[in-house]
Amino acid sequence: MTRRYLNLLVELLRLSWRLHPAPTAGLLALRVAGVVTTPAMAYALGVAVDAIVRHDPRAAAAGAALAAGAFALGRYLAGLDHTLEAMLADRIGVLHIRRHVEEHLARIDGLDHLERTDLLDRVTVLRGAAWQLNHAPWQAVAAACHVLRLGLLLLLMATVTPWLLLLLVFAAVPLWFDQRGQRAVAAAETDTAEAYRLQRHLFNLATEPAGGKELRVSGAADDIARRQRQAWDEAVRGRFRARVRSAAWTLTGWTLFTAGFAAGLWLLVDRTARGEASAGDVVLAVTVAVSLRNTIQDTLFAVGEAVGGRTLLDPLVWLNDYAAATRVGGHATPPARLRTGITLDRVGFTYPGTVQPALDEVTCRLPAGSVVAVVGEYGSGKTTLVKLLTSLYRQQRGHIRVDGRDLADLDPAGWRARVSAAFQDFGRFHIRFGETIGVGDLAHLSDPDRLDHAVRAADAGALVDRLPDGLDTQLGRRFDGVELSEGQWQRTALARASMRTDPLLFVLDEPTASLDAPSEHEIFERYLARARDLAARTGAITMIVSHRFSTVAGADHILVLHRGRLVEQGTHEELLAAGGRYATLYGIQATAYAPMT
Ligand SMILES: Nc1ncnc2c1ncn2[C@@H]1O[C@H](COP(=O)(O)OP(=O)(O)OP(=O)(O)O)[C@@H](O)[C@H]1O
Repeated sequence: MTRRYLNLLVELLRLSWRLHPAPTAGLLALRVAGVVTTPAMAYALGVAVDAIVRHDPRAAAAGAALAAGAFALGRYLAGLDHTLEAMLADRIGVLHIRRHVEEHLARIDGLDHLERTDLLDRVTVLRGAAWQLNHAPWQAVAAACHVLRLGLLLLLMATVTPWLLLLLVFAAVPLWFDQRGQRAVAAAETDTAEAYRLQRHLFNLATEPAGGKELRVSGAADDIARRQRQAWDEAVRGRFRARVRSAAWTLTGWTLFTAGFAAGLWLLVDRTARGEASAGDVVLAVTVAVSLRNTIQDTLFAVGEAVGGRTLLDPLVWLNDYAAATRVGGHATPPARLRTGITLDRVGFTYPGTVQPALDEVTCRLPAGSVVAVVGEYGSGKTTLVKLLTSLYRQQRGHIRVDGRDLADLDPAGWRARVSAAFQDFGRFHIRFGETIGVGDLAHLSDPDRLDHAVRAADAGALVDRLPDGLDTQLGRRFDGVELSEGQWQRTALARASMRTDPLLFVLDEPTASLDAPSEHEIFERYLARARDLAARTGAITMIVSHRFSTVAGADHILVLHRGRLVEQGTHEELLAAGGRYATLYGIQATAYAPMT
């Protein structure tokens, strides 16, 4: 891992050199020049003071000029250094690395990385820290330069007297004290993180429209405000105590350094009085001693930052490996039209990170041109079945075959190009209304005929008429656009799924959950007609996932799932006659809705 990280740092520097040679060379030159400015200043000051003592004004002026020049150059270089590093971090980190991450993410097949929080966390870290990743190699360069500067400073001190090297200890120990204090603050932040998160959560709950509405109606707003205050007090108190402790550590450290520094000064003055050192030596040693602490601190900081970047290596390597692994897939083209249909043969699937199979031993045949309904209670595996059929996940057990050919042999992108789907957790794209539908078939994003067809299929014509700029209306309040209701967003998802005109599989996963009953009925009538039309043209299978049994009664084939198993299948009449699970659940729903109809 360490070797891989070092290689990555070198690779990032090379990338920087390749893409932006001038600023990269400039920054390297600045870092190297920074090695000599402080030692040169200390040396020149010593020379100047000795020249003054000798009454040699020319040498004194030259020494003073050199010291002033080195000092000014050091300041100037530091400013330029920050600017150049920030610029490179922006260009390489944000523009290049983040783009690399986003491209990888967009290309990754399947949903694993979007649905598993442990994977999502890695991606989030990486996206947010692209800047830091580019910061790491430059900090490694800085660390090497600081070590060289430290070596030069120590060498200069040793020329006065090797005893002064003891100052290194007095400069380093306070830093260790500082770190102790910082660790205490970090530990307090971790300890109070829960209280901090809680107060944020309560604050959001009370101020966001959705939660705020309920709290005001239930009268719990005051209680929430009190709890938020409590949690906030707890978090702040813990952190304040840790900061006080940290300040005490820092103070002790500085006291130690001051004592060491005073002893060093006394030693120098004593040696000068005895004629073993010159006044210039005193000035040189004091200048070096003062900058010693900063140099050690800079070195430790740079090493810490360079090593800290290593935590980003795991997500980056994971993302690269993951993206490469998901590119494995078949290359075969899907058939132009379905002849026999899709078969599932003992299909089993367990979500990564879980033990209970979401689907187990599912075997069935979905005939070409049929309307297939999938029913079952919450969590019975309906959406998982859809995800497998749309190639968003691959089953671990069994086979799915399209016209006899294993789905795994088909090119996943090619297969998905022949699938249309409206999911229950549909996307709310805050772009223009026409585009939010058009992305259902990118090749025809702005094709007016396609858009018109899709809008009509989803019965969204009245909605478009009410929008201020029709299809050109910007959606989403955040972008100064129109906000749609839940049902209206669902209609956009339905229209989006209707953009493709030649799908082999058309999936409606709880497509009308947010719509009122008359709209639902109307929509289903339309989609059944569309299903027949698609069946005639491409032999497409239309799959409808629903909780409402009344909607699925008209399907050609009904699959009943229960806890991931296919417990019954057949037509509505066959399943009612069988008197099993479907018949019972249908009976319960029929009774529940009876008084309303
Ligand atoms: N991304 C996921 N990671 C882990 N487990 C999951 C994930 N998605 C679903 N599950 C689990 O898999 C099982 C089947 O879920 P699925 O969403 O397929 O059910 P469903 O029948 O569509 O439910 P609903 O009617 O509520 O949409 C459930 O136990 C669920 O908790």
